[in-house]
Amino acid sequence: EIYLKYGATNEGKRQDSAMQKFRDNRLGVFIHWGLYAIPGGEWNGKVYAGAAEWLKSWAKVPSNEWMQLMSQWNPTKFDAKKWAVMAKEMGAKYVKITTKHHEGFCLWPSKYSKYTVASTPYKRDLLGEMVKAYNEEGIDVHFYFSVMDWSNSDYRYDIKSQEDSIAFSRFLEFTDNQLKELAARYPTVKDFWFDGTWDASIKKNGWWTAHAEQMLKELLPGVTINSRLRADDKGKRHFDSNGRLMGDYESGYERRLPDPVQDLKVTQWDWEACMTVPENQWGYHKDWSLSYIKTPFEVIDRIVHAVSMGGNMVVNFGPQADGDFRPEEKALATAIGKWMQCYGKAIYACDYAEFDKQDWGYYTRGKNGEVYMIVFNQPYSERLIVKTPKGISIEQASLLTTNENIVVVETTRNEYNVSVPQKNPGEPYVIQLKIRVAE
Ligand SMILES: C#C[C@@H]1N[C@@H](C)[C@@H](O)[C@H]1O
Repeated sequence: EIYLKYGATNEGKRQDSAMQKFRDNRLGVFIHWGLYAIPGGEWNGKVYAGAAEWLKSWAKVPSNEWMQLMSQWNPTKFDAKKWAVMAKEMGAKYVKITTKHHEGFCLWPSKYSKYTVASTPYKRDLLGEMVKAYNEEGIDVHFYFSVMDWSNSDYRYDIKSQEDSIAFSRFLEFTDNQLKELAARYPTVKDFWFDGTWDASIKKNGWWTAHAEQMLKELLPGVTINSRLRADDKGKRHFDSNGRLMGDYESGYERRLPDPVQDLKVTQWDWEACMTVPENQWGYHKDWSLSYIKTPFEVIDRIVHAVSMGGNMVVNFGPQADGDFRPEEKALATAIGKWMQCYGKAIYACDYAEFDKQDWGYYTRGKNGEVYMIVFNQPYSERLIVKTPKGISIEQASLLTTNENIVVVETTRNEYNVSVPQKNPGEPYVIQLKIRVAE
């Protein structure tokens, strides 16, 4: 064991009600919205295929020039209630909102920065309106917050001089002030998801990451904090130098997922993945033809994959500059919502089932010990192979949506053929298993 002053603080998964709610929510919506939505990936007539929220970087735009976009920020179609209803109808139980992305533009009227909604033609506190509207729909609000801030001249990528150190200390104080401001203005916030914490400057200030976590937990009892904020005494991120998870849940699965056979270690801790619908666009990009766009079933596969391994999934939406969503995103939210309406019982408040992964799809386990089979790939054999853990047998199986009895034949010890439904549901479907645990 290495002695650490700023290592992991939790021993194992948090079991308090706030963390249980985080876990039970399972499906979230990411909202990436900022000045980058105005150019939508294009600068001076050139379209950049990279992530649209990084356009300032791709096009090498100086900050003072980039911030002139504030004069065009006027999302006249923005309607927080419409946004909240869209998330509700999708079946999302929480939303993660970019309070401030790397560009440094704040969706709330921060008194610590001149780059906020208050200094735009629109003026209104967009973050406040969103928090209120989502909460009124029963949706928990999480805050995305980028520590790296391209608009702040005190930010440093590394600390190489006394001047760097003095400037970065000012920057960390500025960041503390903004975090305290967010906690005070929006006390119903349930989580902080930190990003922009990969630079050497942060890794050399692991103490601050531990301080920021502790400060927010004192201001907002029960709040959850992601592992991506954290660096320990030696600059180790996410997991400390003793291999322990820092923060309350692991947040490294960005646009990727753990392997259901090789990476079962993730079931030991809480974790949350986030994903984009195009290959890599978080902010609004005007041209979605530049990369593959995932279909609703491909998004649903990733949602189920995460839950089957004890994780959450956050699906990203990049609203337009005018405050409306592109048609493809509205259609996606509707399609996911339709599926979650029928099969959400196998997702919400469900967890890793401890059954060996099979080719036909994924397992989840409900709170009352019921096991769900979420079938994405129906085999020509019309038999779904199930291998049960030692001491567990299948008593009965039924189609979740209709309660149709599903024939189960034991083929050998702890191995069964579960029949497919009489009529192919024509979409990923769920079979509920009633299992018996040997005394
Ligand atoms: C890199 C990077 C950032 N992390 C994702 C969650 C997006 O915010 C992207 O810009």
